[in-house]
Order: sequence, then C-alpha cells, then structure tokens
Amino acid sequence: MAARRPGNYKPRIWDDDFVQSQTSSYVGEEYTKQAAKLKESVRMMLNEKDMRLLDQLELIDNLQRLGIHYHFEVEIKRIIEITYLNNFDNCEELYAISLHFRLLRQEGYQVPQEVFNIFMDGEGKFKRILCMDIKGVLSLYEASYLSIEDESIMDMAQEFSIHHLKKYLNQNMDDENILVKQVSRALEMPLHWRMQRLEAIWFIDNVYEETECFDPILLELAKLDFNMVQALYLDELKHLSRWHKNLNLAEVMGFTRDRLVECFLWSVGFAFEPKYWCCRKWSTKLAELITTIDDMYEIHGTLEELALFTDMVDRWDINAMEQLPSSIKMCFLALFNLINELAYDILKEQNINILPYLRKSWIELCKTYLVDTKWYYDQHTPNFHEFLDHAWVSISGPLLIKHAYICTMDPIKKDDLELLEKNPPLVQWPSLIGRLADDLATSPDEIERGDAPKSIQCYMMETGNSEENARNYVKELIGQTWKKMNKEVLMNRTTTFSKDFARIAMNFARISQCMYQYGDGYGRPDGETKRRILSLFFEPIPL
Ligand SMILES: CC(C)=CCC/C(C)=C/CC/C(C)=C/COP(=O)(O)OP(=O)(O)O
Repeated sequence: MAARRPGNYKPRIWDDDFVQSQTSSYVGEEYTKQAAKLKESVRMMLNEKDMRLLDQLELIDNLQRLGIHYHFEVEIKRIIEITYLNNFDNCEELYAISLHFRLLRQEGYQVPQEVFNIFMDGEGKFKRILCMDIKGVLSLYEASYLSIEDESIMDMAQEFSIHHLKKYLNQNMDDENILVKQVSRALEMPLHWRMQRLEAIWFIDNVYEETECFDPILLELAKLDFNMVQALYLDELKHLSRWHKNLNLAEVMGFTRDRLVECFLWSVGFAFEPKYWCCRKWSTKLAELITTIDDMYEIHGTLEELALFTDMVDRWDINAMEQLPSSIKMCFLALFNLINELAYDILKEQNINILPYLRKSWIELCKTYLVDTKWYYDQHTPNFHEFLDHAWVSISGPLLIKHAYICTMDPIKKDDLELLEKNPPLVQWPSLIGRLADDLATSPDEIERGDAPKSIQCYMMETGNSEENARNYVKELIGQTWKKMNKEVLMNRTTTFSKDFARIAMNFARISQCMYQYGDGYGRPDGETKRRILSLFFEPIPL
C-alpha cells in the first residue's frame, strides 16, 4: 500500500558552511581571568555576613535570572538552607514572602501555602489593598506557579494576581517603565515555565540595569559569561554540524525536516550548563534522528515497511534490512550505529552495558509510532485519554529524558535505570507537557496535511466541543500537569533522582513550551526560532 505524501516542511535555514564560517572572540585566558575575578567578587557578596535575608534572596533571584547562578551552587544552597530555618517570621511584605516561597520551593523545600494567610481578609480572600503593590503582586504571581495540586490558597493567589496584573497592564499600556515590561512578559509565560538561557538574554537586555538592586559587577559577569558560553556552544555546534553533514541522512531522505541547529537549541534548553556537553551532543543527534524517523512514520513509509522497521528495531537486527527500500534502510543503519556508539562510549567510560536499556526505549517509541500509523490507516480517532496515554511517549520525551540520564550521570545507578524503565512521573509529566504544547502549535498544519488526529481533534470529536474550547482545555491540562510535576520533582516525594537530573527532566517541558510558544517553531523555524538562534549562538551581547 503506497502512502507517501508530501510533508510540505520549510527547508533548513542554517547550513554547514554558515555554521563553520562563524567565529567568536570570547575565548582565551584573558577572558577566563577576567571572569574568575568577577566571580570572586560575587562570591564575596554571597558570603557577606551582615546582609539582610531579603537582600540575599534578591541577589540569588538576580543571579538566576541573569543565568550565572550555576557558578555559585554551594553558596546559594547554603543561603537557602539558612533562610528555610529562619522562616522569615517577622516579614509581612507580599513581595518578600512570595520571593521566599518561590526560591525555597524551587530548591525542594516544603514551604506551606499558609505563609500567605497573613494577606487574606476575614472572608478568606486576598485583601484588595494588595493590588496597590504591583511589585508584590507580580512576585505572588510567579510564586503561584510553584504550587502543587489541591492548594486552594495558591489557586486563589494565581487568580488574584492575574486579575490585578492584567488590570495594571491595561491602565499602563503606553508606559515604557520596567514594571510594565516585566508584567507583560510574566503574563505571557511565568518564569518557572521559561527556558533559562533565553530568559537571561531578556533580563540582561531589558531589566537588570533598571532594578533597584542593580550591581555593575553582576551585569559585567553576566554579559561576559554569556558570551564565553556562546563561544563554547559555537564550537559544539561546529562539531555537530560536521557530524550532520557527514551523516547526510536528512538530505538523502528528502521528505524530512532538516533541523540540526534547531535540535541544538532544544538541547541547550534541556541542559545549558557548560559541563553538560555530552548531554547536548547526544540529545542533538538523537533529536535529529527522531525527527527523521517521526516523519518516516508520519508521511513517508507504507504500513508494511513501517511494521518491518519496527520489528527490526525490536530485534535490533540488521540482517532483515534488505527487505526495506533504501531510504528506510539508511534510517535503520543510522539508528543502529548511533545507539551502539553511545553504548560503546558508556561501556568504555563507566564499564556498564546500557545497550539493552537504550534499545528498550527505542522499541517503546517505534511501537508507539506504529500505533499512530495504524490509527491513521484505519481512520480511527481515539478518545482523548486513549490518545494521551500513548502520545506522551510518541513526543519522544521518555526516550530523550532517559538518554539524558545516561549522558549526565556518573556513576549511572542500576536502581535509577530500573526505575526510569517504568516511566516514573519525572519522565511522564514533562513528556505530557511537551506533547500538549506541540499539539497546540502544530494542529493547523497537521489538519492541512491530513495527519492522524492529535489531542485537539480527539477532544473535539469526543466531546463535540469547539476548537477554541478544546484548546482552552489543553492549556488548562498543561497547568495541572505542571502542578503534578512540581509535587513529584520539587517536593521530592517519590523521586530518588538527583536534583540536577530532575531539573533536566523538567527542562523538557520548558523547552517544548518555548519551541511552540508562537506556533510551530520547529516545523516553521523562520520566525521567532530564527531570532532566538541568532541571539543564543551567533550574536554576542555587547559589553
Ligand atoms: C530536549 C530535546 C533534545 C528535544 C528534542 C525534541 C525533538 C526535536 C524531538 C523529535 C520529535 C519531534 C520531531 C517532535 C515534533 O514533531 P511533530 O510535531 O511532527 O511531532 P508528532 O508527529 O509526534 O506530533
């Protein structure tokens, strides 16, 4: 049965010649020394004994927003611990309590929602007078996104703050002041959901200099560090671009999206810190390959070919390859080689054979793709929950998160691997958010191409609701899933994984929401995605 149909994807924007021609001057000892000096000054600030607790929290908040907190993990951990023990009992300021709540929950401390009781009136509502303090309301708004399920005070806080921030924005629409900018951006997407690296550029460019606690040392370090890390990313990208050119898979396949640099953007959103190059390298390669395989199942292969491909992945068997057309043969061999190479690297470095484990996650993904294809041929529209039950796997989140574990953890723990195989909440929730964000953005193109129905269409078919209602429902579900993820990850209830890995897993949700924030930033990468790539990888911040 022939099934090939055009994908109608936009061509790639960045080719290898462009990437290799780029240079950065932010390399070498001179910059390293300058950065080390600045870091020392910041460390002294963090260690200052007489600093007020609130000033310390503001400093941490600014370091995080500026994207340089990763240099000061030990100092930040110590301050947060002290702050938790001191409990902030004497403070009655909305801004401060909310900041305290957000920063502590972010680090996994179980600050109760009742800390906000002092801001409630006799009817159990937030006092109206608070709306005079917009800085405080904004802080409350950001804090409310650190909530978990069944926290009615936090739900009220979110509703209250959204209402008053919108009102403030309407009344100050033409004002250029810093608070207006911050409120407008926050309402678009809360800080807790944002990709950190892009947030750093925005904060450096638009906000920090105008804040009350501005410190030129922090700004200098933030700009310098950003440019030095950008130089590092450029080297990584050159390496990956050479690999991609050599592989030549997307070019030969023809029908698929060719998105190496965009895949690297996903990977930087996943794990931005310089020490995670191994994770960026493998996630970029995997994402490139998954994209090709996703397109193969969705638009290129026939059902017979795809069933055979799935079976070959299941058996990890190159002997059956001859029965496949050459494009699909190439795809299988590329997959086979890449995964064996990763397993070889880990065996070499850590003396663990992770191949059986990697294979399982590929089998899981390909089998899910095949179900999609069968639904497409049978013209079957699953109900919403039937769809979601498998679609959080088909977004490839579980595969990427599990591979990220392998690339970031040393030593890899057998117990962790066994737990990850069961797709614990730490894997499920970020993947589900990725799926829902993708469906919100890609459904118009998918309907036009005649792809299998995704969550929006399944919800509409099942409930008879309009597209707008379906979209609102999906947005609501994203919010609920964040709360579940906060509970599992931040409150550290069931996860035994390290905080670093938990953060990387959560970042899968963040980078997905970022990529699909203004439509399909991956399938159509010539708009906001292009601008983001330029500023993250190719344009240094002027010092
Ligand atoms: C963190 C990291 C490295 C992430 C990489 C994410 C990535 C590029 C995955 C590949 C899978 C994919 C192409 C999803 C979107 O396509 P689609 O909208 O066609 O997906 P669908 O067919 O499943 O709806």
